[in-house]
Amino acid sequence: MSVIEMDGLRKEFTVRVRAGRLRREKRTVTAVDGVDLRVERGEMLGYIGPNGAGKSTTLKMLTGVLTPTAGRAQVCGLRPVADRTRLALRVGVVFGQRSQLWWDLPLRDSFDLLRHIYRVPAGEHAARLGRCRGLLDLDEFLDTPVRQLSLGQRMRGELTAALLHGPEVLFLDEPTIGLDVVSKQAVRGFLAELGRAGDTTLVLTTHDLADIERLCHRLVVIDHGRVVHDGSIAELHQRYGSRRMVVAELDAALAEPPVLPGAPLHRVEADGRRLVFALESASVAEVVAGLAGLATLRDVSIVEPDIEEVVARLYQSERKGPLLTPGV
Ligand SMILES: Nc1ncnc2c1ncn2[C@@H]1O[C@H](COP(=O)(O)OP(=O)(O)OP(=O)(O)O)[C@@H](O)[C@H]1O
Repeated sequence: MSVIEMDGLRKEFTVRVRAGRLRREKRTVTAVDGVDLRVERGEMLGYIGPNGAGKSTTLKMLTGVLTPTAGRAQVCGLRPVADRTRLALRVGVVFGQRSQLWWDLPLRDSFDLLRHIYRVPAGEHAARLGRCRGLLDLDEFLDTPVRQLSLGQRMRGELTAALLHGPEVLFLDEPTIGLDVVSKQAVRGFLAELGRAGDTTLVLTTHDLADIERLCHRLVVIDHGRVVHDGSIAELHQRYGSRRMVVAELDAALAEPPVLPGAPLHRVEADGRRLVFALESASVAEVVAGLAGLATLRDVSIVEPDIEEVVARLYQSERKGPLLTPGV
């Protein structure tokens, strides 16, 4: 049994839209359109898609907040809506836009209340809180009321709150939204550490693809409520023909653009003194050897394919017409 199972999961909303000056009519919005997925214990899954793709709706169905219109969801062997109370003891949830902390209480007291709500033995609570305090640098603001915390401090508090009962699955909806670079790094570092420990399954939605690159081995992309990619980031690059680039800095520009087998010239910059080659079948060593015979090389660097670019291409191609990954 997988930790998370979704079979034909579907959610429709009925909305009223204006149809003339006074008239309103009902319309059905399909937010999630038949998602089939399995997530295994300890996996770190990035669940991404453009605005309105259905990410939050999926997470809400998995946490029992929304009832599916059709299909089946199972988390830790439980039905999210029917077994919601039991499920709450087994999963943690961080929704970047919403808080599970008590606004007027110091963070420390919120944690204590959660300990009682989840009936966590004092020793376990102290151990988990101690770990979060160390990894997330909480001590400076543990006694500050939540309403006085900065967004980054509150988010570190939210993460701790979601983990104090030792959940098997952690759902994170935009956990780094609005955070400065230092707080983002703190949150990512913490989640990476959690992932390394291997006993918590992580499902993360984000628009910040650096989160995905840093944390997730598996990437599921949805659009219009349907899965359009399920695989590793490397597979995504492969599918979209992303290539590594070799950037060569030359002493002086060449009279003719160089032709290197297996590495087409992609761009010429700095008045011809910087050449960017796309690596196709050639190796870096072959490109360097080929160039060394033609020019004096000052420097060579390798640029990895950009995930932002490849995901933008994927979203664009979906807008032009769904393109499903074979086997998805
Ligand atoms: N309560 C609701 N009532 C009506 N429509 C809804 C409701 N919640 C979501 N939707 C619609 O369902 C679709 C999917 O929304 P959802 O919030 O799941 O997208 P998302 O992928 O999380 O988007 P974003 O990246 O913008 O947060 C959208 O068209 C949205 O307008």
